Amino acid sequence: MLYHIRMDVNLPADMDPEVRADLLARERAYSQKAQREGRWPHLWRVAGEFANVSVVDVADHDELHALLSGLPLFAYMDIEVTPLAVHPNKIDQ
Ligand SMILES: O=C(O)C[C@H]1C=CC(=O)O1
Repeated sequence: MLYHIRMDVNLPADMDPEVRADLLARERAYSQKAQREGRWPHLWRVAGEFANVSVVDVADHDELHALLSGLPLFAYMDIEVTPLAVHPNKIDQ
């Protein structure tokens, strides 16, 4: 099942730089593992923002919640989820 996700990252300006660097490194590793597993086929930076738009491919809502809530940056993100369905006019279905 496909979901469009928008993630807006809000890290505290006064966050310890070492804590920030560790968080970002763990986030990178976590999301790249999900990408390599085929569960995160699209990850795009929103130009000019500390935000991304993604498409994730998971079995159900529970797996989606597990994927998103497992993100090291989860506590510092506003996340908007939009479930996606097949469009009747899409070619090559
Ligand atoms: O930088 C971001 O957009 C936040 C986070 C979400 C996935 C990832 O690799 O980083």
